[in-house]
Amino acid sequence: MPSYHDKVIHSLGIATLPDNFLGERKERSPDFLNTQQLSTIFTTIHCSIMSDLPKPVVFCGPSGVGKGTLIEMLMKRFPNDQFGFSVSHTTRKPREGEIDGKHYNFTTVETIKQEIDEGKFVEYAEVHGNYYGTSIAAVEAVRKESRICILDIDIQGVMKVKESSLKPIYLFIAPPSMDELEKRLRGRGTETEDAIKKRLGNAKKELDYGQQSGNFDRIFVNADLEATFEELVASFKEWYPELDEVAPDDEPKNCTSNGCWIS
Ligand SMILES: Nc1ncnc2c1ncn2[C@@H]1O[C@H](COP(=O)(O)OP(=O)(O)OP(=O)(O)O)[C@@H](O)[C@H]1O
Repeated sequence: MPSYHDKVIHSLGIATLPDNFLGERKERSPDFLNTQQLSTIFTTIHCSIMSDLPKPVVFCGPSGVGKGTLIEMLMKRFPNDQFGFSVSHTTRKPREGEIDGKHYNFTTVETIKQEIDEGKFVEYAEVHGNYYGTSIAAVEAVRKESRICILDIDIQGVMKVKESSLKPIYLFIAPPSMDELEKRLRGRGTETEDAIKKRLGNAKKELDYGQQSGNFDRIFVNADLEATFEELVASFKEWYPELDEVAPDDEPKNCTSNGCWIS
């Protein structure tokens, strides 16, 4: 799909015009569009293009429910960077090889605090004195590449997004039961006992919020992984008809006792 940049060029029809077109035009005709008129034209074009770009999609659900697994499968079914993740901001110093704007947007505590106060961040956290966060601009940058920006965020993040200018599709992934959620968290083997208890405690509040009507566009109960994934694929094809799909038979699969998924 054409990017924001391609669409601006196309809309203005300036791709084939000489660089000094506006300057020359103004010399010949002083009444030619003034700055304010040009600004109105640009704003109209910008708004129209932005509204055509793919909406971001929010994945929310308790830890261990399978969000990451489903997102990975989606990216395999719809390959070639049709989905993207925003570049996070951080106030920590860049490590060797890290590029500003690519691995992180490096910033200062003073700047990020001010931008958080101005409502420019969808979510943020302070970890060991450093801030990390996702800005609205970073999400819009992914949209401008005509990619579906995936936001895997918690309930607090969802509430912030709802106050922002982003108009995403909100998905909630629910477990079939609390016992099954606990089984998955333990089975993953990545958390300490304390962390598992904390996550299960949070899950109850998250499920209450997630299942309240109107908070999410669609709720998926991730019982059987393959079945949930196919439901998700059907929804994505409905929301984003332009998505290019790899035929399921062409996808290599991995199988374990948990079932099969696409590798
Ligand atoms: N439907 C399913 N049935 C059985 N196991 C599943 C299912 N979906 C995911 N899992 C397994 O559950 C575990 C947790 O999944 P995953 O890491 O994707 O969760 P998550 O929601 O992304 O968690 P977090 O928010 O903590 O990152 C993984 O081991 C995954 O393989």
